[in-house]
Amino acid sequence: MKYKVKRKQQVSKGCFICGTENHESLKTKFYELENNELMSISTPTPTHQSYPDRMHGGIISAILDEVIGRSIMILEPGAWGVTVELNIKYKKPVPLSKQVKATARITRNTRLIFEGTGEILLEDGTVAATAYAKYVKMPIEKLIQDTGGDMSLMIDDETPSPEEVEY
Ligand SMILES: CCCCCCCCCCCCCC(=O)SCCNC(=O)CCNC(=O)[C@H](O)C(C)(C)COP(=O)(O)OP(=O)(O)OC[C@H]1O[C@@H](n2cnc3c(N)ncnc32)[C@H](O)[C@@H]1OP(=O)(O)O
Repeated sequence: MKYKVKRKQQVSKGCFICGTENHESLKTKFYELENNELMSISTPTPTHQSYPDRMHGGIISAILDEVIGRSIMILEPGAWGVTVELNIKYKKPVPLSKQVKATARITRNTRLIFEGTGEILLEDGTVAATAYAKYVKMPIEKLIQDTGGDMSLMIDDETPSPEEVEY
């Protein structure tokens, strides 16, 4: 089905997944969709390899961790969390030569924790990996206190976004 993109999420400068100034980053972009799911689009490089032309399983899990963890912002803008559980099932190899899409949504949200599920999708829509994750909510002020509370670490994503996505 096709879904309209409602909002582009901010990205960070240093993060391994979304960091614009981290040379090893996947430069992942995050799009909030009309069905209240989050889609990420990542651009892998040979740095992210395990076997030849196969994305490393740890990188796949990092994408799923971040796309599920960011989904909370659709339901509760300004909410942040740290991962306390992450379970991944790897079903198909993920090639390195193409953009990688992932989708996620929140399945449980309480005052203290949230949980969600996500998938890595291949170009033809095949599900290459699935994930379940649990997070403990934490105020952003606490998460960035080691940086002196510098919120300029989060920046607007200035790249063009699709108007709609299909999966
Ligand atoms: C500007 C920044 C840019 C960033 C870029 C965007 C990135 C966005 C990315 C997002 C995605 C990427 C994200 C990442 O990669 S986050 C990085 C990976 N994860 C971590 O670093 C987390 C490490 N763990 C901890 O820090 C502690 O264990 C925490 C803080 C979680 C708990 O601390 P502590 O151990 O001292 O515990 P407490 O006694 O104070 O308990 C506190 C409360 O928490 C509840 N609890 C604890 N564990 C669990 C559990 N397993 N299931 C259910 N609940 C649990 C507990 O019941 C209690 O509630 P209550 O009993 O009081 O009611």
